[in-house]
Amino acid sequence: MIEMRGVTKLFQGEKAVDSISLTVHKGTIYGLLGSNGAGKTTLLKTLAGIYSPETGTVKVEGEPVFENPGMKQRIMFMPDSPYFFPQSSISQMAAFYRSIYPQWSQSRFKELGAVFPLDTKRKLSRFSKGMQRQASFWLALCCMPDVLIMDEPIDGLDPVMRRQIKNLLFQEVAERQLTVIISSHNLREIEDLCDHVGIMHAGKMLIEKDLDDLKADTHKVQVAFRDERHEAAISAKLQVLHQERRGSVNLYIVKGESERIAKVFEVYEPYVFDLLPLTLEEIFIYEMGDAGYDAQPIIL
Ligand SMILES: Nc1ncnc2c1ncn2[C@@H]1O[C@H](COP(=O)(O)OP(=O)(O)OP(=O)(O)O)[C@@H](O)[C@H]1O
Repeated sequence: MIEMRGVTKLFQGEKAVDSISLTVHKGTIYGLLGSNGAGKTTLLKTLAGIYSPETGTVKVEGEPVFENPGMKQRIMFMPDSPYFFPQSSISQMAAFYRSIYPQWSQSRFKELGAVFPLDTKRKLSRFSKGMQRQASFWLALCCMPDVLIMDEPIDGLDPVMRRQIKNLLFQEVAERQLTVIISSHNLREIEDLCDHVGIMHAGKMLIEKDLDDLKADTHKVQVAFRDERHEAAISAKLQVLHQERRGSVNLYIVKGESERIAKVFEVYEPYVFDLLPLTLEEIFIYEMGDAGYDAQPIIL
């Protein structure tokens, strides 16, 4: 289990991460979402023990991660741009990781050679961006970490390789209880992959929830009232994240349980009433809007 408690990380006096607490259970996949500059990379680097926070603690299975070499050997951090030694090949990087990570598996390295069609002797600097990304997954998985922290890892991978990597991650989680923390702007990927999600904005965690609960907690309602005066009454009774009118139909994005929402609307006997689930992308956009970060209707 990973436990972050009250973590604040400053850069030149500015809070990149502001009083964040989170828990990631062993053998689960946690998705970290957020606006640009929200603090996701800073949070991940603090979780990985690369940064020391100004306040708060980060512990994995009860042990601190910062300046703890024994714990670092069980954690793998994949940065948003893969890093390899200059002039090195996959074989050379594998030899390096083998010397650092005691759990390195040579048999896994051979097996995964069938998944990643990459020349292990060729210089990594000559690989394409997607091929470099594949190489870093290959190396990371062979280190057999207990915790895998990945900063926007899906970028640059083709759809077949994305599927392949998702399957490998699911397998590692199911078979050896790997714990994964992944940040991404690709909400479709997060929706497929994660058990739990956190949404960050301006250094704060806006929401942190089980993905199924999050989806069960926010709904889209399309409604047409017999009397337009009923529109205003809804906002007073429910937590409305967004409202817009499309002809005679009103669209509401509402937080709360579906049964409670339905009851509030039913009182007004609307002649159109549809209650629909939201995609993660819709939840993200409306939550961000609620936090004051909307897309502006500007056409230049
Ligand atoms: N090394 C650093 N020195 C100074 N400021 C930094 C440093 N790293 C990050 N910051 C600042 O901290 C804030 C959070 O940055 P961070 O990279 O964690 O955001 P992010 O959520 O990963 O963003 P993105 O989605 O754009 O990659 C930003 O304001 C950024 O300018």
